Amino acid sequence: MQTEKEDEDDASPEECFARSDFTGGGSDQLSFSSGDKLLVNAKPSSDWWWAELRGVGGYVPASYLRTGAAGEEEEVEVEVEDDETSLEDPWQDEEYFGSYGTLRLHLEMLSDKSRTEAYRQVIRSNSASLRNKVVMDLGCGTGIISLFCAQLAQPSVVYAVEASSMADYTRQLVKQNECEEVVTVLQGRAEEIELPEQVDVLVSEWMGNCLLFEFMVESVLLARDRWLREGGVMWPSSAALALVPCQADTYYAEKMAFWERPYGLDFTPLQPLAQQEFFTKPKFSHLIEPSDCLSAPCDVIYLDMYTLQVKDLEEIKGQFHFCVEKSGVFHGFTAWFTVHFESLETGGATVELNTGPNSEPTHWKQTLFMLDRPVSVYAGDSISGTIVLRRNPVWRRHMTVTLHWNINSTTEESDNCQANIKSVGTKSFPMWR
Ligand SMILES: C[S@@+](CC[C@H](N)C(=O)[O-])C[C@H]1O[C@@H](n2cnc3c(N)ncnc32)[C@H](O)[C@@H]1O
Repeated sequence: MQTEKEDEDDASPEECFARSDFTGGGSDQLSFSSGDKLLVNAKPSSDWWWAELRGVGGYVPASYLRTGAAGEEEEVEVEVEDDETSLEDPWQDEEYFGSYGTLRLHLEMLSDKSRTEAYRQVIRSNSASLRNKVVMDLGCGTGIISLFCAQLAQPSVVYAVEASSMADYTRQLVKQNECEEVVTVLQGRAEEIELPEQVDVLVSEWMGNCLLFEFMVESVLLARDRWLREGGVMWPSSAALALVPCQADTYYAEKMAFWERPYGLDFTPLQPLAQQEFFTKPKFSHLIEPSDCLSAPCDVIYLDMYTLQVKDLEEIKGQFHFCVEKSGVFHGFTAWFTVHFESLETGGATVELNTGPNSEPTHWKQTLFMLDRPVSVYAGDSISGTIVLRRNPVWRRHMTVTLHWNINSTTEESDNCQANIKSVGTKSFPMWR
């Protein structure tokens, strides 16, 4: 990116205004707030411009800016410099598939017994019905699900599709385990490979943090529309995102309360910085204790893998209403997901993979969204609001989660124990850009 900045011409900077807040994802991106006036110095690509705000330079997403004075709505003319090589891949596939070409992530996934055993259980409990079926394992990685199919059932063929260079090893593993009669490894993006036939079952482990992060689900939906035969089965068949208001005493103490009096000194001027640094983005890999949940969780988003469309992924909304069951400090919300695998047999048992605090921990753990300021809540209060998962218009594997909440308290002094609004809040969390 830096070289493009050096190549910029001497044209005078253009004034632009921010349409909405943006939090820069790296040291070369500029963060700004809605209404800020930025000076655009260069437009090295249609998506990313080089701009200046209060003397600091950095890349900014063009779609967040408009020309003209604040309040005026004038569309930005996108002038693209003739430098195709400067365009970054919005899917970041090189980095993404590069990481799946190494063992680190596969070790993490295969060591996750709850996850891997859930898939094995799906295959085992459907082994009779899988006989002579055609299966596609989308994003097979090391081929573990395909190998379960060959080991535990007798499908006619499993097409094991993998885009990363791991596919070379997957072929060896298939051979080593004498499954080459059944499992055919195809290296390439699922969107681009050709299969000789439609499939009866499309199985994939596509879930990311907060269910959708990485948006591998898009590849699954496209493959479904192209390769799943009429009446075929999707595994997982449905997915839900659960949410709960929670305490996070330890995390709050480590990252925020720490600055109150370290070594007997007042370091509180660092607290706004701590909030920016540690609470702006969600905390992945959080393990919430069931005792830290302030109420029963609720499912806020439900995805039906047969009817979900790629365009639906742009913005997914949910609602919540929690009854606070015990008094405590409301530090934030914790999210996790559950997926269900329907049986191939009518009336057969559904298999569930639950990544929540009442199940065995998985490698996804849970995702914590910290409020800027904790709020004391009491048994009988309620917390209601909305959640919106908005896919990043530029970086297609990323999204922003916006939570809006009201805390209502029921006080005996108020007439008929009516609920009073105690506080309201809204916060947007980029994951990650
Ligand atoms: C979460 S891992 C799951 C790996 C394996 N199925 C397992 O359960 O251990 C997802 C895998 O899908 C692959 N993948 C993601 N998107 C893909 C696509 N569009 N086409 C082919 N492979 C893809 C990744 O490279 C990665 O190996």
